[in-house]
Amino acid sequence: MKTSIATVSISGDLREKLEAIAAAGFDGVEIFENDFLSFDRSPAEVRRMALDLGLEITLFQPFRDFEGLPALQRAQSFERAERKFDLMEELGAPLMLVCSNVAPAALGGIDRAAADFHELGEQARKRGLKIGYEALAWGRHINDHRDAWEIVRRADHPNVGVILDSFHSLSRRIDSDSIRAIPGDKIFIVQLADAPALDMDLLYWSRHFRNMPGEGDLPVVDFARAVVATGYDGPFSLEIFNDQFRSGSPRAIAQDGHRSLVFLMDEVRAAEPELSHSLPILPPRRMVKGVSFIEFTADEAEAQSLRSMLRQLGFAFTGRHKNKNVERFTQGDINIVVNTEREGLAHAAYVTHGTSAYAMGLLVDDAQAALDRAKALGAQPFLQGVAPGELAIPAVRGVGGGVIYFLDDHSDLAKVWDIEFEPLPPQTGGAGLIGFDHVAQTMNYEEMLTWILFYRSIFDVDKGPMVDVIDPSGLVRSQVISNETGTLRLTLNGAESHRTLAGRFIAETFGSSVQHIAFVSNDIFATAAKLKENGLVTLEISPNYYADLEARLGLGAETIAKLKSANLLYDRDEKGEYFQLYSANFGDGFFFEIVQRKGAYAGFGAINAPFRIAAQKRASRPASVPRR
Ligand SMILES: O=C(O)c1ccc(O)c(O)c1
Ligand SMILES: [Mg+2]
Repeated sequence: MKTSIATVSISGDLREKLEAIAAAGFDGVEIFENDFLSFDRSPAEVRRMALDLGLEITLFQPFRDFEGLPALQRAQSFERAERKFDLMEELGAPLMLVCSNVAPAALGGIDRAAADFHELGEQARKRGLKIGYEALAWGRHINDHRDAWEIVRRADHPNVGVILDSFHSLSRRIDSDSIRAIPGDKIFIVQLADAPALDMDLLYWSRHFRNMPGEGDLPVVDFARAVVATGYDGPFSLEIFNDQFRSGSPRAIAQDGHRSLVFLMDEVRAAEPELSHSLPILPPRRMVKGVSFIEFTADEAEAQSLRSMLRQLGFAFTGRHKNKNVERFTQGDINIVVNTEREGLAHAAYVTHGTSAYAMGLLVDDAQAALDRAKALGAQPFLQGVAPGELAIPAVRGVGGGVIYFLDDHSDLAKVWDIEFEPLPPQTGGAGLIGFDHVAQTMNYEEMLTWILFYRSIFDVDKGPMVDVIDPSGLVRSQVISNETGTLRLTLNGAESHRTLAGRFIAETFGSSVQHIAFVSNDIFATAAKLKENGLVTLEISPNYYADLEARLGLGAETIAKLKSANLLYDRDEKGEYFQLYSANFGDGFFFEIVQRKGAYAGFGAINAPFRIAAQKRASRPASVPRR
């Protein structure tokens, strides 16, 4: 499989774009005309640049409003094509994309368009060039790939083929199986893009909201399967018009793009093994059973307050690392690791981000295979020195620079705590916390799609719908990554404004990181009582919240009083109930949450978030500011 991407998909000038595209591992590039026009180097120099970077120019585009015109304009559009053929020859671009006519002057008529393409094909043949016809979803007469193919079929010229673009077809809900009727050698290139499900004008949706396959909601896998079934063996080329990508880092966006194509082709191969001989074979998406541990990096002073907070939360100090300044705290199935090493990545993370939860251990079905798959998808493996008696735990760097370790239960990794840690005498107590409910990562909104693609491509997980969380100072968008059984739940929170609590957290810790960890209790009232006894300071919720809860949900006065005295938040839906309790902040905006789910409640209490956030903001006000 050859990979390609249109220059329009990423930011920068043409040189920066080409460099980022090459660095991400693409085989080819589509030159978008405006990216060339706004660049100050000659076509020959651009050709040279691409060649030197090892990039094949797959396409030159777009050529607009060509077919079906009345006589005078028709003659002019053929003239115009000749000029662009000159440019393509100099650039070394073999194929021109002609998108369907949107001009009011276009006359329509399949045979008229076919005749135009036959003639243009003949002109192109003389130059050794090819023409591909793409139906824009908003084309005046042609807006469906089935009609574009019919025109190409009737044009009946070896230099004229059809160009398929998943956005145009899928946004109009055209059945992808219709592609299977097109001969593979008449498909001259295939463009791919996904998009979030949004109900809006097609042109606006296409020009601003496309994203990488796997990042959106369109059935791009079905589309690509149909293409592969035709025998098409040309490039799969990303063409992503996205405002965010235009302002993002060219390298990061190009890397996401390459990852999305590798992931997509892997899904195609899994769905149609008999058709996909030429596609690379990756270890399958790994099953994640859950979070095994969260590791904090801290200096000695802050580690001291973290330890005491963990004790108040009912954790026991159960192990000391044999060689490092690393401690293990446990409760139920929860492991919290506190790392105060003065060297290595933990320390580097401390120096850049301060005390933070910089690493996460995931329990997967096969740790080595998870690492292999992650590497095949371009993740950066994390290697650090392994002392005698220690395990080489497979690990990769996450998107924010933190670490994700992979553990499994059928290798020595299952015994990591026994192998690497000196056990301490067992302790009784605890506060009834039995496991991780979810881990919440905070990031800049622009980074969110990168994380989603990272998790979805490596692991067998799904993404939930985007939820708006209202912070009194702005919007935070939240999306959940979870496995089928709900034993893994990661909430990703994307901050757009630095004034929100999430935005301030990013600013103060200098980057994306775990902002809170939610533990499960099976009896949250008993847990709350125990935490109080242990002296844990919890987040104080406004009394106004409870008055509304009573009115809105008709909970009895007694229940309301119980919730209120324990500072619990409450939500209910048709599936069940949800109780939440928050700790006071630790350091720069990190906190713990304790939740109890009853029935099959699967949400995260989004309705309560504004009240929780407001309470956190009140609590973090300096004491000298008088409360009104
Ligand atoms: O938005 C457009 O005009 C446009 C142009 C060229 C394409 O290949 C495309 O998919 C869309
Ligand atoms: Mg296109």
